[in-house]
Amino acid sequence: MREVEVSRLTDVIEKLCIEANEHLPEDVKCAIKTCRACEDGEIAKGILDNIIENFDIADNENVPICQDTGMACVFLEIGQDVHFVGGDLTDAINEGVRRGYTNGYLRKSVVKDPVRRGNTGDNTPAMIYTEIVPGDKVKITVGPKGFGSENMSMIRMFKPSAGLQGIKDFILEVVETAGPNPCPPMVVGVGIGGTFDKCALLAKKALMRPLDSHNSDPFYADLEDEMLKKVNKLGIGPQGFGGKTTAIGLNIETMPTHIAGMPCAVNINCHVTRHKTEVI
Ligand SMILES: O=C(O)C[C@H](O)C(=O)O
Repeated sequence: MREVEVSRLTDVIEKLCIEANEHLPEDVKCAIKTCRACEDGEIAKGILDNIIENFDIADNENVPICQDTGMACVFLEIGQDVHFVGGDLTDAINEGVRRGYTNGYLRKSVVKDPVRRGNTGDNTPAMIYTEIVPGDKVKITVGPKGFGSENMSMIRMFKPSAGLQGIKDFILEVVETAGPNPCPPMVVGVGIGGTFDKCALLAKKALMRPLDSHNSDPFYADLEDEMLKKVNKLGIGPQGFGGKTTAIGLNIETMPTHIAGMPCAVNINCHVTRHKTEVI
């Protein structure tokens, strides 16, 4: 059994909140630049140039890439041989978020109550997702999630008879309905299978996967390519002004499901698809 002080998580999460908000992952920057090279419309090219200039400024001046610094989604892969000591794990995670958003001068975007509102003032509570894995390490990923794009996400509980075509039509329906609202070019995270709740989590995890990777199952890898091409044929384009770049990536994650169902969730992210990971 390896003892891990929860204060170590606080320190790492503080740092990851700031870094994730200021520095876009290389695969995302690369995907945006590749799309810029393929655009021929003046407006689309101009917007992608502005987006590239914006993330370069954020990198060089250590300022947030976007005004929406997101709700802090914290994913922990916890080795089963880890024993957390020195305090409450949830409190330690929230303290990391509190310090990150305060010391990093990041906008506080969380309300106390979904209906009656009221800002919590420190961007807590974090959305915490834990998974127990073999080993004695803790893998921490912070993915600040903006809500302009979160609001355009959807889930549908398909009957199996809807088939693959039902899934394909749904992905296009979600992106088309989103239109300019999630600040395209977007990243599309698709979850298929599991239960109602697990399916939504798969879609969120799909957003964390590098854009230059593919699903390990060739069937779903081909579906990722096919659906990305189809999404980009919709013509919504950068910021909704038209063009070839509606999405810079589309990742699909799946898991087994019940014989009577075929849940599908589509989680939309803007081009600021941020996440940062550290293993302790
Ligand atoms: O800034 C916000 O909270 C809104 C948002 O993410 C947006 O899409 O503009």
